[in-house]
Amino acid sequence: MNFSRLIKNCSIPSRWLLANNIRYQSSSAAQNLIQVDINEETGVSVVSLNRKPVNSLSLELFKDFCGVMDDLEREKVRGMVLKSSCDNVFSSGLDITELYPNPSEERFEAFWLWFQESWLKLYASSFPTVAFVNGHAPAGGCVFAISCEYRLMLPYYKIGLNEAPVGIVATEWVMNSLRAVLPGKNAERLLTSGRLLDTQEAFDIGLIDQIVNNEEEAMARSEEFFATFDNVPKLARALTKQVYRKNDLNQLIKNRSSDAKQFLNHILRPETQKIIGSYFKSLKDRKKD
Ligand SMILES: CC/C=C\C/C=C\C/C=C\C/C=C/C(=O)SCCNC(=O)CCNC(=O)[C@H](O)C(C)(C)COP(=O)(O)OP(=O)(O)OC[C@H]1O[C@@H](n2cnc3c(N)ncnc32)[C@H](O)[C@@H]1OP(=O)(O)O
Repeated sequence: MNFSRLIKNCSIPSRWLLANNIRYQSSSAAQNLIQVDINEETGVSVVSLNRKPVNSLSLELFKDFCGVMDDLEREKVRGMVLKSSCDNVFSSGLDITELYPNPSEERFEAFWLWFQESWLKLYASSFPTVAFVNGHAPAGGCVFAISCEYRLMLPYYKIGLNEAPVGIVATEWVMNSLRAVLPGKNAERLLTSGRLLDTQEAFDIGLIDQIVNNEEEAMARSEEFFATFDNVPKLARALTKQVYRKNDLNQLIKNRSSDAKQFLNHILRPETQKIIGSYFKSLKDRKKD
């Protein structure tokens, strides 16, 4: 195997960004949408999604996430723990206001490309990744979690890919990330029913790896996970992961612009807009009851 070609092919940021003529520029330093805390002693970085109230995923959040991932690659961190700093919610998924009502083509295209970019950087990161699911993780929240290598979750929350009931078809690379975590039949059922699982159910079918009771326990379990790689040369570990995930990554890399177009066409269909609109209204109305 030609390792130098492989490394070049895995040079995540520049090759993929330049292909789409987009470059990272921190969009929201003042908003502090992502908090990063690197422990100098252990080399572990804790990355907290911080878009109040429910970490809905906006264009600005995706841009900042990509910037953070680039920084962590440069810093050569030993591992990353991804969590939320919002109460009770890991992430509520894509920001519905990016999808409804009828987004402009320009904004949507940028939104989708940065969302793809976030997934590519997370899914192919050279360092080990743990999702500490410290709140509900529907849809895009679940995608963040399944793109990490290991999942810890607090009890009594919900996780799953509820795109279908919201009128959205999860894209193929999202389905591939789920298939990488769950055996085929459970993955398909989860996607087609759009059912959200509670923590215990998610553990029982293998969607998450461990249930933890608090943050301290989560950090201790994460440390144990990172320690399993301490005697493995970093480059060999990273390349093994990237080669193992290569088919999933290539599926998106080869189809970035058609993926964005297809999703936009789907979102702009009047029936889809109607379903998302009534779903969004029901979210708002829930509060009034
Ligand atoms: C690395 C790659 C990462 C990500 C990949 C992403 C996507 C993957 C690909 C495919 C398509 C994905 C599609 C989606 O993600 S569509 C979004 C689907 N999300 C949901 O269905 C969740 C909806 N929200 C909830 O169920 C609840 O809000 C939640 C359980 C999360 C929290 O409940 P809580 O009672 O604590 O808060 P609320 O009062 O409900 O919400 C507060 C406030 O926020 C608004 N809200 C909630 N979710 C969203 C959202 N996703 N987008 C925009 N706004 C949202 C909610 O309406 C409230 O507003 P207000 O009434 O004005 O205070």
